[in-house]
Amino acid sequence: MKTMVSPSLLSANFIDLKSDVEMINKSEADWLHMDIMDGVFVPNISFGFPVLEAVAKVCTKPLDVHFMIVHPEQYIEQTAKIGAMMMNVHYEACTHLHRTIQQIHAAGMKAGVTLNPSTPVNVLEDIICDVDMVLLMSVNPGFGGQKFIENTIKKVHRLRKLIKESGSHALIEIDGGVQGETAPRLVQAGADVLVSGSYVFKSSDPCATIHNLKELKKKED
Ligand SMILES: O=C(CO)[C@@H](O)[C@H](O)COP(=O)(O)O
Ligand SMILES: [Fe+2]
Repeated sequence: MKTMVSPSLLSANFIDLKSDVEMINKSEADWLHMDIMDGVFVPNISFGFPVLEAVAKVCTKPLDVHFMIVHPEQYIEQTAKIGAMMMNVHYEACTHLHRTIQQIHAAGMKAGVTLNPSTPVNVLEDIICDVDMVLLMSVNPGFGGQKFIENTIKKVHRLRKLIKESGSHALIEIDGGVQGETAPRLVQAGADVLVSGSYVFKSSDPCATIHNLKELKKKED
């Protein structure tokens, strides 16, 4: 099966966002990844609902929204309203994760749970069958263009094992420092979806870069 690719809009050209969204529409990208930051959960602020709404109007790809904010449960209805396909919330930001996942589903979206690099995958043992995706951060969240944290490869193996043993159908998505050298190793380890920001948007031919990521073959388990 081909690898799925979700380019991260954080590295797009914000002066000419429309051209970059149109490039994504034309490309083989599966989804468009959008990072929402609040300056509290992470030490940076990105963009919010006005941008999300504007992009949703021109983007033909399903929106994979990554909330790096405290109290993401307050924004479930608003996210569903703009037509997002996937709402990813951080494990570390949700006191009542199970309820939040239920509310995301009730709003008609797929639910993803995100783990910071220092959060072990075994905390997901009792929620893994309720989520559609686990998003493993392979950098500390908040910024694009950071160096890949090598321990992520081991986490992908551990998460793949947990998913298999629990009978869960959750996808594994990786976010941060995904580029030509790290992507094949992540796919080999069991990643299903690759988020890639700077590697895609700063490349001379973003569509070709997306194509090459998609060609990475997953190991069948
Ligand atoms: O969530 C985040 C950062 O917190 C990401 O989605 C970044 O946008 C990935 O950027 P690259 O590491 O691929 O440049
Ligand atoms: Fe992200």
